[in-house]
Amino acid sequence: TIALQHGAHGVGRRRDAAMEKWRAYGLGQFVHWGLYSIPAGEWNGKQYNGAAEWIKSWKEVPATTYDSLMYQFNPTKFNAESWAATAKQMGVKYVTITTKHHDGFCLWPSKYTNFTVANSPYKKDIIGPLVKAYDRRGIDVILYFSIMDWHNPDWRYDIKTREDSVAFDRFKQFTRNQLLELLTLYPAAKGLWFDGTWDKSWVKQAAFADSLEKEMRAMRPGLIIGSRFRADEYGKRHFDSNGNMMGDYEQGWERKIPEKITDVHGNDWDCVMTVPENQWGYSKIWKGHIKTTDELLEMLAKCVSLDGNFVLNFGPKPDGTLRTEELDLAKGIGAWMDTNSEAIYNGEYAGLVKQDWGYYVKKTGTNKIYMLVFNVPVSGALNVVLPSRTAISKVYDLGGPGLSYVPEEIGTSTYFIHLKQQTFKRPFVLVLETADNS
Ligand SMILES: C#C[C@@H]1N[C@@H](C)[C@@H](O)[C@H]1O
Repeated sequence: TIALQHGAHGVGRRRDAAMEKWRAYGLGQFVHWGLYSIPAGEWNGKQYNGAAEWIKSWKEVPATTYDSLMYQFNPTKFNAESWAATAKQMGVKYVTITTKHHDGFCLWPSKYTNFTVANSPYKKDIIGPLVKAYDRRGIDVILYFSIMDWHNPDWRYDIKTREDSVAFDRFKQFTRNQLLELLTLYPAAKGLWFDGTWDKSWVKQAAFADSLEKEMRAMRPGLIIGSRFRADEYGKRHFDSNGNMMGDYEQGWERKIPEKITDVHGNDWDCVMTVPENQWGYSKIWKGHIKTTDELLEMLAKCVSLDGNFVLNFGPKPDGTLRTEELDLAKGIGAWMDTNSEAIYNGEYAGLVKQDWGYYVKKTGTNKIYMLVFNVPVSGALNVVLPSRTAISKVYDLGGPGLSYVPEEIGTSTYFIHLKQQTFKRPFVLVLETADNS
């Protein structure tokens, strides 16, 4: 290992109560909302090919014209309670909400810039009511914050000149001021989800970012910050120059899911996922494949089976309502969670041989194992291979009252569970209780 001044603050998983709670969430919601929701991926009648929340970066969009969207931001139908109620019914345990995306528009009345809701026709704070509505339903709130800020004239993509350095120093103070302001205004927030930290200008700020992280953690003990916030003094991000993870969980799984347990290196992580291929902010037209409830449930199961959390994105409309497709998915996921959420909450990697029929999840701190079944074999027999000297003591269906199975032992600690019905409309969960028969 090499001596690092600004590398990872610790090695291995945090074991404090705040992080144990984060580890147990299983299912989360992302919310991307802001001025970009107004054009919704379209400008002067032309479709922007990128993600809707990046439309300001399109050469067709003059920055000042985009920024004047502030005077159109007036979500008269916004109701924080109804968003939180939808999330509650869906079964999410945490929500990550955009306070400021790359465009620089703040959904809270920041005193460090005029580019906020306070100067929009809406006038009122958005973040405060959302934090309150989610928190009182027992859904923890994480605040998304983009370091990159296209509105602030002191933002730089790299530091090449003295002038750049002077401007970026002002930008660093502005960033620190806004972050301390967010933590002060919204003390109920459990963490910060940083984005827009890949450009050289920020990557070069190892010392500043390290001291800011320490300052924020001191201000809010238990605060959860992911691996995307800062780089070490050699510019290494997510994992420092010694291969140790920066922050409390890995934030590299954006629109992708690890394949196997070795991909996550024993760390905590969450996967943030869009419903269409790549749209976070509201987009009028969803191009390409739109994920179904069953696809999203399988992503959720896969993430939890590999020690992670699955966070599904919602892009609310400019009037403050949620789009129908997202409401339908929330209902479908919620209906499945009503029956099966015990296989998702407090779940972890079970350490068993992966089978084609689906995913194992182990209930943290117990020997209870869940089989989340997505692919029923034509034989109707689910293969289970346990560690040697471990036997199945009981198998029952989480959804079917009194539906239990007597497994057929076909070899040492190897079983077939013969399903009693051939057709299944939805994924289902079997509970496997094991006993040590050494
Ligand atoms: C790239 C990029 C950003 N990271 C995702 C979480 C969205 O915020 C997207 O705009």
